[in-house]
Amino acid sequence: MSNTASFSFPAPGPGERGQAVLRLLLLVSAYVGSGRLGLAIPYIGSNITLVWLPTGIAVAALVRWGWRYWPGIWLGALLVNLSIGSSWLVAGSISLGNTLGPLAAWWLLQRLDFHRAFDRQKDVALFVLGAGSGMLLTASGGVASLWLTGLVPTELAGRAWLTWWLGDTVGILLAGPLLLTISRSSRQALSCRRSELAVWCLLTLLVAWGAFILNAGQGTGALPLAFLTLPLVVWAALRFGVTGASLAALLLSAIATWGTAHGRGPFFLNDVHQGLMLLWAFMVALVLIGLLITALQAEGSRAEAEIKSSQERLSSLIEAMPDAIFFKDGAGRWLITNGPAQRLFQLQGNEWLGITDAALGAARPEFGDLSAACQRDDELAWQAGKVCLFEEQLRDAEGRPHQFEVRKVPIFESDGRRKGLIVIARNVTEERNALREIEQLSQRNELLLMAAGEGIYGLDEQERLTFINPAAQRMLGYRADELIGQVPPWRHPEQAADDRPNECPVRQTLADGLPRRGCEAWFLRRDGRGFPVMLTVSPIGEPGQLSGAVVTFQDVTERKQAEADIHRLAFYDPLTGLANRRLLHDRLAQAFAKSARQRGHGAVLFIDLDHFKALNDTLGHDVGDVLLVEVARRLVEAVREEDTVARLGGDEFVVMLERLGGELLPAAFQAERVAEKIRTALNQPYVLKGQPYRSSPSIGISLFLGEQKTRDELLKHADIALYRAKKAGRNTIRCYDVADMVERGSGAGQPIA
Ligand SMILES: Nc1nc2c(ncn2[C@@H]2O[C@H](COP(=O)(O)OP(=O)(O)OP(=O)(O)O)[C@@H](O)[C@H]2O)c(=O)[nH]1
Repeated sequence: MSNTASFSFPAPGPGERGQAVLRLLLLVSAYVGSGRLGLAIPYIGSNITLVWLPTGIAVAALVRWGWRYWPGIWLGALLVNLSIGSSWLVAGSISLGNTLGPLAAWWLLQRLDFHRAFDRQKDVALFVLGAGSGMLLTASGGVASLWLTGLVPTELAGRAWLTWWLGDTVGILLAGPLLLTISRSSRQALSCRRSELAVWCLLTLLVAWGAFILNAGQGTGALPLAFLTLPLVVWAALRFGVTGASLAALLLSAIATWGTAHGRGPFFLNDVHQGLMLLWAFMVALVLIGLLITALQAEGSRAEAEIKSSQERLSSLIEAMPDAIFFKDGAGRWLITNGPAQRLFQLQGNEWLGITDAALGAARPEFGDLSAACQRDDELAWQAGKVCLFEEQLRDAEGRPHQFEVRKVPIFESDGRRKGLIVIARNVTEERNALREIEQLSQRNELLLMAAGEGIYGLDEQERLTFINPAAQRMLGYRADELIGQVPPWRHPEQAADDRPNECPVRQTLADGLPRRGCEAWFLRRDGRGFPVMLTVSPIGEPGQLSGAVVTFQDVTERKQAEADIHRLAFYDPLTGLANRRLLHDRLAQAFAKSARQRGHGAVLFIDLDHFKALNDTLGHDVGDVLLVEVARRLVEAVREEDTVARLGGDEFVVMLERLGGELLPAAFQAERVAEKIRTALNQPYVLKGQPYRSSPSIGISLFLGEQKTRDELLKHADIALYRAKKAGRNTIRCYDVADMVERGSGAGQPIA
């Protein structure tokens, strides 16, 4: 029962109450019974005894059951004192002291964390202290009561107090341990050794009889026999535990006390007091020897169990390690190894125990080199006197090489002798191979990066440059060391290749973690010149956990140029730069649609130079080309910007006019006015090869309104009108639609001459 627990009082149930009453009755009867027994061998008066066992019973009851059993002690003490004829006053006051003393001892013991199993030396000391201290109260209260009532004269009061105190203290020491430790398991332990116990009892009774009873009278001659009891207590302590030792001390003390009280044994002396002191000392010695031996034994067992469990923990730990672990003694003999270590050297069972590297190398030639290396490295570690790291190589059963990183820890005795060497070998083969592969890979990547024709650079998530390859440095005109860690200055997100504002693909990728390919952008060189690029942006990491992006780009200036050339060749006349037939067709299609929407007329003017062939023939083709270029320039000048001027080939030009109004005739007049303007412009003199030259055009007009005519019909009509103009003597203008109207008799007017 824990002493602390005894402070809390849950309301006792009916069963508990019954148990408490039983315990109280047991306590009272044990107290009265042992008290009466003690008083049967009185020493001073009828109230002071040699050994007062009831105090031991009282303290044991309080420690085991709790302090609430104090009334049992008080009642027991009262009854004992009344039974020997003490007055109520004397009996009451002595009982009070008899109750307070054990209570004080209990209080002290529970405050000092006393274990009633007596399994620590400390508990033995605490018990002696608790008993001695508590009994100060009992002895003082008891002797004071007797002195006050005149039962003890003043001159005997001191000795009476000492006798009382020692008697009670010894009583606690004798009865307490037995009552505190007796239990079912301790009884079972004793019964397991019944035969030995019987032999021990017989021998003990024999020795006790010889020592304390056989020898009557004033005799210290039996004193040596008294010492023979000590080995018997030691025997009991070693073989029967704390209960057996307590029982032995109690039994021997009881016999010694009885003998002394009856004038026998070595403690019955002329000087009664001296004899009594010797007896008490003897009894205390018996108790302490027994208790200390069992406490030491318990402590030893605990320490042994702790060492064993810590060894088990250590072995499991060593065994669980993936590294090979060895512990060698100062002479290099293997004392501890784990599974990986045994597998490493292909050793089974206990083959390895006590082996040295040298012996292993001799017995297993395949480990010869390794064992020599191990011995050499061991010696180096011993010499260094500190943890050393080595690289060792070993081939496995299949002959594959393994690389080991070996840590050696030398341990020395305090006098400097070699005590042991801890060796921890880690197989780093895979780690090293992986490292080598990574190195090769990164070298290859670096080479690729260096050799790539495309510009490649990396950005972190803050758009700061992390690397840039030589091609990119060349194209942009920067050196890597100038820009690493900075935001690149060449990016112009607002300026795309086609001059339209665009979103920056790099920023988009850094924001959403998605790759972007084939993006057009415009980069600025260090000298400020821009150039078009085609970008690919690849994110590094997963969306949401990006660590940056890699940008790959190509300078697409030449491609853009080629595309522009192709476009020009496809839609423009190379000599004059005017629209060609294809572009004219496109524009006509658009103009038809617009005309239909706006319900406004448009017109095409077919223009052919007069007698151009003669110029070619006389002055040459080159001069003819010069004239054609000049004619083109004049045509462009003569019309509005939105009008289309095209060259169909040779000396044939077409001008397309739009927004001529909804009425046919006004539209025809407008077209004629433009044609006239053109005619006038082309009639102006030219200077060819430094010589003045005159030329004139013939012009045929055809009008259109929406999709009323097809493109071919429209061009055919213009051609017909041109033919008419040529036929009318050249340098003239004819309009197909007006002539047609006249022919059909609409009376719209004369054809234009
Ligand atoms: N210089 C030059 N001449 C060209 C080119 N293409 C065609 N020609 C020539 O242009 C001339 C066209 O002549 P035509 O329109 O048939 O005859 P013309 O002499 O103008 O006669 P009319 O038109 O009836 O007055 C031919 O001599 C072609 O060889 C060119 O690109 N450059």
